[in-house]
Amino acid sequence: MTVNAETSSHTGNTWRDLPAAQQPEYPDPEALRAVIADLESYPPLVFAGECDQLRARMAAVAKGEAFLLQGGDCAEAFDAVSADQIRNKLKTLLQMGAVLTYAASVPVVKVGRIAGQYSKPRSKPTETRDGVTLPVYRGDSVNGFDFTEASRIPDPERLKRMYHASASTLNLVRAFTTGGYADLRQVHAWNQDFVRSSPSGQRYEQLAREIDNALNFMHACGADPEEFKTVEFYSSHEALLLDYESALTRVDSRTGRLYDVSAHMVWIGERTRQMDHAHIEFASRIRNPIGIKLGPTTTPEEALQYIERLDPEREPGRLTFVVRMGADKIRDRLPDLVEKVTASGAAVAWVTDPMHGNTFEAASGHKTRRFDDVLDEVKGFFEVHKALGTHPGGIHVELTGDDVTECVGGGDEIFVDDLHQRYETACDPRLNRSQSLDLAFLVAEMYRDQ
Ligand SMILES: O=C[C@H](O)[C@H](O)COP(=O)(O)O
Ligand SMILES: C=C(OP(=O)(O)O)C(=O)O
Repeated sequence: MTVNAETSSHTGNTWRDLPAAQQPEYPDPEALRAVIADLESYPPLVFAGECDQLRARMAAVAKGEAFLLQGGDCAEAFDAVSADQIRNKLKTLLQMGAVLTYAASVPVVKVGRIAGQYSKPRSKPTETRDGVTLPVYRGDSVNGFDFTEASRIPDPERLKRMYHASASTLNLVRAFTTGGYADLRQVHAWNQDFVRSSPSGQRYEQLAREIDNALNFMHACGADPEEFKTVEFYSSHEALLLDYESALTRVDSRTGRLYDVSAHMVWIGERTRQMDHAHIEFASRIRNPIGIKLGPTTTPEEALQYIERLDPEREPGRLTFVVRMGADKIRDRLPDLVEKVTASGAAVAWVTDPMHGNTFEAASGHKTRRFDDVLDEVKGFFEVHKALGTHPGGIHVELTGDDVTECVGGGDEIFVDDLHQRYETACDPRLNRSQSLDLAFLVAEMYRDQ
């Protein structure tokens, strides 16, 4: 569909002349225009300088000097903006970060799929249950999850709720990460609930003791670095709803350049990465670090075109390729992409998303993923990079801090028959906390072996 609104003339709006996939069809364009005008007047959620700092961190990833840990919900929900849920997610990422930093001895750049991940691209526009067909749920920023006609109508007021939910989440994340909770002396405190008794929780406890010893040793030597007391943490989400993203795109007073101040990093998804369409045009205008999801049909020529469009200055840290091929395809499809991109001289960061190519429907009707497939795709990703002498730059995963039963397998094994017990995702299945920790330990081993 071509979006055609005359709401604003700033140059972040050049996408409006192009076809944009996966945009909601709002019944009342006037209401949308009013919402966009309000959003344009709201304060930024992040600062341009912070986006630049993340770009510098991602440059280290692209150069093989750091590892990206990007994770969080498939779809955040407005009613999940609670201190407990946000803390649990953050705790999971902090624990994974500690495992990767300590066990793989690599600086870890931590980026949440958080504080803005409210919109979902979908495979089909409608959903049918018991003979009733309604528009599909597209995330809380668009319509309601309830299966009723009224709830599924796209409502632009939800864009404002998305902004406020993102602001509250980010506020708490900033408090947690800088206000003492993320202090490395808290490594044990992050492990103090249901996860502690799981195999990965116990393994983590041992690692936390080693970190403690190292900290005590440093303290005894007189070193107490400030870096250990806070954590640098960044926000990210899929830049799907262009009305929202461009309403939050602002000119940076320092440089005159455009930044999407809805998050530090945004990515373009597999379903909206058409080269001449609106999403790529939008991404080409902003200065944030950008991710592009690359599915199994991506050709090396396309990858090179993305570089040309989005990173013409070949700036390390600007562009991240998030590959999501599926465990059965990664070893076959990725080498050609990495080889040709490397040969072009571009310094992109390569990251694996081992979730989106490995989804299947269980007999019970639950969408799920096997932990072993997730792990196998990560292994394939590492194997390809090892063979080519390139850097496996990071992982991008859908996870939650809660004890859900959405993906099967893992050390504290979840079986297909368990899926119904705590299946809480609004869209795709997420790793629970102990599966996430399992993955972090296994990735740290792969990284060390590299
Ligand atoms: O998270 C990714 C996509 O939004 C999701 O996989 C699409 O799911 P669907 O195939 O059920 O629409
Ligand atoms: C939709 C997503 O992934 P992809 O675009 O890779 O399917 C996602 O990460 O939420």
